[in-house]
Amino acid sequence: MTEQKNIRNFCIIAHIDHGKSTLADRLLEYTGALSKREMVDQVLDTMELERERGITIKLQAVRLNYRARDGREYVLNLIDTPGHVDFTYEVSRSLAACEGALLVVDAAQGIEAQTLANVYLALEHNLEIIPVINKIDLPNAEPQRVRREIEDVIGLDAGEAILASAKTGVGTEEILEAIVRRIPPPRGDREAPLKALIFDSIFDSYRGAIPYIRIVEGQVQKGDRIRFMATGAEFEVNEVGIFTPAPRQVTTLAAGEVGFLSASIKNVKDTRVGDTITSATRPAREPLPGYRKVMPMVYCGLFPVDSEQFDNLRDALEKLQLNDASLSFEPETSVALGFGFRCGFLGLLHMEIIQERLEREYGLELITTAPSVVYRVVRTDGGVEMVDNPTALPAPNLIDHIEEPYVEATIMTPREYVGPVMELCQGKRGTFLNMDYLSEKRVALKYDLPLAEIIYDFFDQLKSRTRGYASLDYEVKGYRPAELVKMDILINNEVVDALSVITHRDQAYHRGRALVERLRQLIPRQLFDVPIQAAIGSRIIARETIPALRKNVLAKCYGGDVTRKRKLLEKQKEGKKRMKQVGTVDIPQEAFMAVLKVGKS
Ligand SMILES: Nc1nc2c(ncn2[C@@H]2O[C@H](COP(=O)(O)OP(=O)(O)OP(=O)(O)O)[C@@H](O)[C@H]2O)c(=O)[nH]1
Repeated sequence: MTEQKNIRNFCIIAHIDHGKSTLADRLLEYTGALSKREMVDQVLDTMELERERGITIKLQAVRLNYRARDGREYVLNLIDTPGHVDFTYEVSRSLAACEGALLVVDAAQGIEAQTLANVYLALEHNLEIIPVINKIDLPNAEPQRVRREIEDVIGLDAGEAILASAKTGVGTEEILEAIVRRIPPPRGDREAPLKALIFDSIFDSYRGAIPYIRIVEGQVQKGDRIRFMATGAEFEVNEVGIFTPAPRQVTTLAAGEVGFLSASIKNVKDTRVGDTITSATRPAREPLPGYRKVMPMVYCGLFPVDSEQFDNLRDALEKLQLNDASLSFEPETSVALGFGFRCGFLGLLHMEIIQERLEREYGLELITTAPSVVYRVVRTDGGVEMVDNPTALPAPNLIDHIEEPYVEATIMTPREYVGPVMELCQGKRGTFLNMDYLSEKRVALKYDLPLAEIIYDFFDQLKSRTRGYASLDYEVKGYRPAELVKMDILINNEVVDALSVITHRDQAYHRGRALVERLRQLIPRQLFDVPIQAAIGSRIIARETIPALRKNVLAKCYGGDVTRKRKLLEKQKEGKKRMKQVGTVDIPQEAFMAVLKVGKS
């Protein structure tokens, strides 16, 4: 047990790519948590995919031992936070486990929307914030401008901002000293009944679900009987430990400390982020504040290309869910695609990550249907249904009205792109709220926007309109009624259920038109004419025809050239791989996602 006055718990807030992982590496290296030889680049991002995409998905914690200039030994717990808008709730829980935060801002880029959102979260939790201006080694670094931005935008005193380069190691010691001097030690009664905050959990095939915890009050050790306050589940503790960063067993974790426990917990759903663990024999009266069950915001269908892989897909989803309680799925049957799963995600990025992991780690070939938000459908009989799948929408005569989720979006952009950004938001049914000048160069725009428009192609459009210089953050604000209709796609006169979408009535025509055009390009020619139609109810709003195939691919090869023939056939097979036969027509994977790519006006 470490005395509380010698403990500092902190996290790092940074926009993607501003250098959070690199800085964490420097801190680990400096404090000797890992020898240089042992150090894999960016140890905090463990999953292969995270490393490849350069983003942090899972939060983790590591304990650093630091002898400060005052001669005392300190224990510094660094709690990692994910840096993406999909994971805001997880960020807020990891912040709740800390007393302070390093705010890392890229000296060449300045504050971004996500940084700001996380700083506000940190301020809500009363964290001491230490601004660090990183990448000062870059030739285009403008530390003075960024310093002013921190003062003007966040209202923090940036006079003491630390100038650093996580690349060269400049400023590392100064950062460690600031953590010790400026972040207050944890305070919590070690004799009180146990209250431990779960800020993350992982699944270990031998030890079961392992919650990562910050002890807020009391203590916990091996043999204790514990209770999860949200679920009521009880377990006996087998092991408590810390991360060095490798897990190491300790006898006790007491108020102020950060670590993990294992208790043969079979199901990660018992270790929900934000829940409070207490003692079953001497329980706390109330849980820690802020627990919330995270709800998926975006749904899509996942279907195996080869229907034999259905069981493998279910196994893979079950395995992934062990480590990711926010992933939800249930079996779905599509007339067009057969048996698959309707899966729920926190956001688009979360969705992409899961899809990629299923394909890469489990070798599955999937057809993914267009993502959908969750609509609130009020029926004429007064009943309310939450609908996450266009095919599950009740018949029009049963619907009184449909409501859709809205978000408040903050977009930060260089001033010269304000026009195009506003145009984009307007085109996406946005309502302008306000505009703030962050500095002479940059502004923050606030809009109310339908979430459905954000998951459509908003990110891509924002990026292309601002040459990648704008950043976006959003928060769901609730539901609003809108003129929404279901648009079906008919291929060869059959409705392909997996291509149905819910869209705003005003956009239906435009989207239907663009979608059938795109499908015409994507679906290969068949031996007969294939009509493609978009329809609302029985009304056809757009139509294209794919003319019948006339040429034989092999016709081009003369007689004896077998290798060339085989190559050609193989190439064809390759192309077929991601096809799904729907009725009599082969439809490629891209067609099912095409609906996302046609919003470009
Ligand atoms: N020149 C320079 N490059 C840096 C510095 N710090 C980080 N980088 C580079 O910036 C890029 C992003 O750094 P990361 O540490 O991966 O960024 P991050 O904030 O952890 O990103 P996420 O994990 O996605 O949140 C990498 O290519 C780093 O090598 C620095 O001080 N100077």
